[in-house]
Amino acid sequence: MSDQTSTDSPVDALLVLSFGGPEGQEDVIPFLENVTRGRGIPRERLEEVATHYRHLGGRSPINDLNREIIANVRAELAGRGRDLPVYFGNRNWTPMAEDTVRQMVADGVRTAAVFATSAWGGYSGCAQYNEDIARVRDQVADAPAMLRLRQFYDHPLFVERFAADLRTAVDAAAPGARVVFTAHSVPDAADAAAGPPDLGGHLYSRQVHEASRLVAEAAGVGDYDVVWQSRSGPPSVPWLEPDVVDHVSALAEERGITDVVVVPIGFISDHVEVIWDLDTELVDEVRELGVTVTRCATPGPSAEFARMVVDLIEEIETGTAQPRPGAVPALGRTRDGERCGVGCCSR
Ligand SMILES: CC1=C(CCC(=O)O)c2cc3nc(cc4[nH]c(cc5[nH]c(cc1n2)c(C)c5CCC(=O)O)c(CCC(=O)O)c4C)C(CCC(=O)O)=C3C
Ligand SMILES: [Fe+2]
Repeated sequence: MSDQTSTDSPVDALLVLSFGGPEGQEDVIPFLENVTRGRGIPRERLEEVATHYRHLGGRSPINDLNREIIANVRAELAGRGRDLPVYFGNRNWTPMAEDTVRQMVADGVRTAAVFATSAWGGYSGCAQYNEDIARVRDQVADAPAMLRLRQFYDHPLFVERFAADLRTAVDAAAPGARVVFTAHSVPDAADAAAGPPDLGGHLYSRQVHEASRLVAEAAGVGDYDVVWQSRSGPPSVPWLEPDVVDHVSALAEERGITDVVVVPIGFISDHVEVIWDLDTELVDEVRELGVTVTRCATPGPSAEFARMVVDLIEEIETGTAQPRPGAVPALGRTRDGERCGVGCCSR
């Protein structure tokens, strides 16, 4: 057996790059200003979203959930006999990626693998993380080379974990409950521009549909819907529809459906969009229509998820791609914040 040390590998650290979230009431507005800077989000929407964070004590669960993922990844690395340091940096809140990468330079990191915590292609899930990498490398002197791990919407471990949790949710719900997959909505125009032009766009929504198909199939669910949630932006701009609240309401009103299993396929962990927009808003809105919602768990905190992250690092190290079940491409394996291809996700 070989005694693998970090010197065998082209990468000498892992950076977990994420969205970030506030950790106290005083952080809420500065955080939202960071998120929406230059994004054309109306002030009223910002204030509305601020109330969601305020209800949660001003603290988003996202940073703690990412720390949990990182602890699991460290354990998985240790279990494989690997001594690879893992760092955590965000786009919108502390620890900010710039500060983390400064620390990586101080620690002598030369080449980092970067795991961005989104499974998807498209601007918000992929291209914006490339922009973060490019910006940070611009701002930090002697920044390490950064090799990004690819989109993982159809990774067998991601699908397997979601499918096991969907099975659990279906078993907990009333027999015959309708299964509804939900992901973050994006502007129609952003989805149309997602992916390299030769793929014909819509990479994000196509991956969401494909992930839903794979998870449903693995869970033995034959019939399901795919819908969208948490839209923002001015009402005049079209976003992916139907909205999850409208859809579940219509299931109740038009088809008399009273039991729904909701699968937050678009989110790796129980983010604010999950614990507020689904567990609070959706549940309250449809209760009046007599609908019971059973919410499927998210895979982020699982051992399978950590195994997936380390498998993706090994893909980069060995230069070999592991088999993927999805029929839609998984891109994003780029260097130093480059785009996936010419014209990819150009808005
Ligand atoms: C596709 C997608 C994902 C999934 C991929 C991924 O996971 O990255 C995602 C994740 C997340 N989005 C998050 C939070 C927010 N997103 C916002 C705004 C927006 N999201 C968008 C898309 C997405 N977002 C878009 C097109 C906008 C409009 C502004 C713009 O064009 O950029 C706003 C501003 C207020 C509002 O308008 O809602 C907030 C606060 C959090 C953290 C939650 C927590 O704290 O737990 C997470 C994980
Ligand atoms: Fe978002």
